[in-house]
Amino acid sequence: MNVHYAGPLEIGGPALLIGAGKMGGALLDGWLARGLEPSRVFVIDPALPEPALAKLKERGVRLAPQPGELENPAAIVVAVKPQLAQAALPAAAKFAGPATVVVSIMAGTTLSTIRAGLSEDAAIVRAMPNTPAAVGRGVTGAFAGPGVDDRRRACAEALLKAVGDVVWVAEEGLIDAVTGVSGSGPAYVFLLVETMARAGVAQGLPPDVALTLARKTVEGAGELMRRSSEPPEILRKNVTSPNGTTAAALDVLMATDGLDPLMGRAIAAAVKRAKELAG
Ligand SMILES: NC(=O)C1=CN([C@@H]2O[C@H](COP(=O)(O)OP(=O)(O)OC[C@H]3O[C@@H](n4cnc5c(N)ncnc54)[C@H](O)[C@@H]3O)[C@@H](O)[C@H]2O)C=CC1
Ligand SMILES: O=C(O)[C@@H]1CCC=N1
Repeated sequence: MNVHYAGPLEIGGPALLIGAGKMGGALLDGWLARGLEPSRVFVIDPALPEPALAKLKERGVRLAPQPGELENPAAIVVAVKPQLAQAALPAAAKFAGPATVVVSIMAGTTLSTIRAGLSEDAAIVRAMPNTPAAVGRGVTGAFAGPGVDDRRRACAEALLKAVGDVVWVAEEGLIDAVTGVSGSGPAYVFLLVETMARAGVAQGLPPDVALTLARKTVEGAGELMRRSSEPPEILRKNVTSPNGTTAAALDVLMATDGLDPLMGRAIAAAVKRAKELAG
């Protein structure tokens, strides 16, 4: 983990995670790595394979809490597939208390859907993390619904910051745009590596060499961008000699039918799908 913290993560009460798959699991790993006390972390995930359950038990996390065992958690994080929201929300409703903030990372699933499965006055944060959370380098866009006071917002932010940066947006609808840009975004970058490697093979490179070159280029460019204070536009210009090879490639990528409209269409499709998932 490359994230630096002032001290152990403390949210003022227990946390309940509903759904410990790829994203929920990455969040949980981040919380434990940040020092959240495992015995104060509860997980509900009836479909988690036995080895994963055993690993959670080993780490001291508490599974499938019974009423009485978990009361008024500081946070309930719902991390199941949007299509399973209706199956998962009753557990959130059962355990939510007067101090709880419910954090939903379900793509598309609206506050009104979540509220209908919980209660009309539930304090809900909609959040959209991304998979670099698994290495503490995620970025999450978040929206605080009605009833999320400063304490609840700070609690949600602390949990989300355990795996990277957090950016708050002012309107619920913008979470779908966040989903299109950064929630799904890592997949676009991995696809970029795949397509660069394929293009390298087409130019005669052995596949393993092409993949190494493409992968290391994206890793290195990402790290350069992270460490530099320059905007990406300047970093791009730094590569581009007048009338050189990069300029020749960028003439294609920056043409009117190049990457801009393509990425625009791709992200619009993701946003449209997020809205469809809202039902
Ligand atoms: N994978 C990604 O890149 C991102 C995913 N998300 C959102 O996170 C959510 C989870 O996605 P993934 O982690 O990728 O899926 P996943 O399939 O890896 O994890 C979902 C987990 O929910 C569990 N589950 C199913 N029904 C349940 C129930 N009734 N109660 C409790 N747990 C239940 C499953 O056993 C599984 O472990 C989705 O809503 C997705 O939109 C958000 C940001 C990024
Ligand atoms: O593909 C999806 O629906 C989820 C949401 C963002 C990333 N994965």
